[in-house]
Amino acid sequence: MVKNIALLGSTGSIGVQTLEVIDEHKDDFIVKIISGHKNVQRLLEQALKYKPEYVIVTHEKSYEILKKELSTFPIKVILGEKEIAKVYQEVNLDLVIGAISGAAGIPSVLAALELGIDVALANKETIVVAGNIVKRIQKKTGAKIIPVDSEHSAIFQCLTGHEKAVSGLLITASGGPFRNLSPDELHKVTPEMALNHPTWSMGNKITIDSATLMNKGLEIIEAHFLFNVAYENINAIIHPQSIVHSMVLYGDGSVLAHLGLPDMRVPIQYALTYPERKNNSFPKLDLLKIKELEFLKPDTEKFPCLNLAYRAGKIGYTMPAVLNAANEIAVELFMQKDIGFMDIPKLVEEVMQKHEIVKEFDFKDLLEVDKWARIECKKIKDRM
Ligand SMILES: NC(=O)C1=CN([C@@H]2O[C@H](COP(=O)(O)OP(=O)(O)OC[C@H]3O[C@@H](n4cnc5c(N)ncnc54)[C@H](OP(=O)(O)O)[C@@H]3O)[C@@H](O)[C@H]2O)C=CC1
Ligand SMILES: CC(=O)[C@@H](O)[C@H](O)COP(=O)(O)O
Ligand SMILES: [Mn+2]
Repeated sequence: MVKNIALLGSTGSIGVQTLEVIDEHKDDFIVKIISGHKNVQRLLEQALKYKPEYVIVTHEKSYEILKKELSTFPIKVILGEKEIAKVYQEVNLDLVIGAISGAAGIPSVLAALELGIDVALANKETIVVAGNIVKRIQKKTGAKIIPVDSEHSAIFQCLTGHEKAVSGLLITASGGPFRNLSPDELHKVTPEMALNHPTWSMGNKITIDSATLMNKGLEIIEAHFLFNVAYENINAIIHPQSIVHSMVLYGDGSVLAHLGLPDMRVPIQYALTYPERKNNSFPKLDLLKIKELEFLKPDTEKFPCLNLAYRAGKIGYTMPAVLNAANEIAVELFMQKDIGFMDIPKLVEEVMQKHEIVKEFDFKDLLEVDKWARIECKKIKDRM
């Protein structure tokens, strides 16, 4: 069956790799919608190559340029996501790929789920911030989420058919570029050093999160909601080679693992072709070349973000949204060299301490909480 797809965040790391997967399977997909924010040149090239019906742009300047450049083509360019539900319906979608970074990627995913459209989800923030709301919508519409995040794709593939016998999840983490640094050295690292990920090539925000281990923290919350496993039974394990992408532990003592090269095109392809598994020409794993697979305990004293995420997840309600928003701002501040690397967990923790959780909330309330946490994080930084 040919699938009509919308690729949100087509100009990013996941977006570009998704298009590489589509190039491998040209007859299986029609790109109906692409979207971007500031990377006009790349969005224009993609529009000319894939001829989607819609290009959605969320940045005003980019919109003006694209509208002009694409005026002679049968491609509609729209500014912002207000009309996204209408656009989804008009192009008769089979699958939305959520690959925008940060909380900005949540509304377009929720809109798809509300319409009963399945989502291949890279944007982990959707689950971290709005996990309960997502589940409520899925119950109502039956829309499925097929995880793209490599660890969750691994777990998804190791789970199928045996969900009831699961005793735990082991989420692998590369440990990032600073795994072996001392606490003193960690205080002095720069954004350039943090962006040098040892095994994966990804967008800036998630790469910094890998260095602080916040990425693993967000992934633990993501796994809790996606697979209905209690936090007590989800553990992170450092695996510097990034070959084992995660493991599922079963009550009978079996451990099922998913292995592969650190290449996001593999989980992206699985999410796109699911429930089928297809061949491709991408490089394949040769374990004789890898030789060693190590597994180590994470150091949560040096990398406090992991425990902050457990704390936010266990408190639940609006706290994961606070964790995420404060972290987005702290990472931005670190990237601008306004704060040091070890100030990231400090700021996140302080914002969490100030938050009074709300137990009854809808998505609008979550947006308010997100806004509050961002402002609070900046205020605390100004007082530092
Ligand atoms: N990269 C990876 O390997 C992995 C990523 N993920 C997750 O996937 C998501 C995307 O990550 P990644 O591809 O690395 O990120 P990138 O930074 O590479 O790309 C982000 C995409 O989102 C768009 N974007 C940024 N800000 C906005 C906004 N305010 N409104 C609308 N669109 C916006 C960007 O547009 P533009 O570039 O035009 O400005 C770009 O298309 C994240 O949630 C990440 O955690 C999960 C696992 C692995
Ligand atoms: C590729 C992927 O899924 C990332 O989330 C990856 O896991 C990041 O690397 P870390 O394991 O260092 O967080
Ligand atoms: Mn991941």
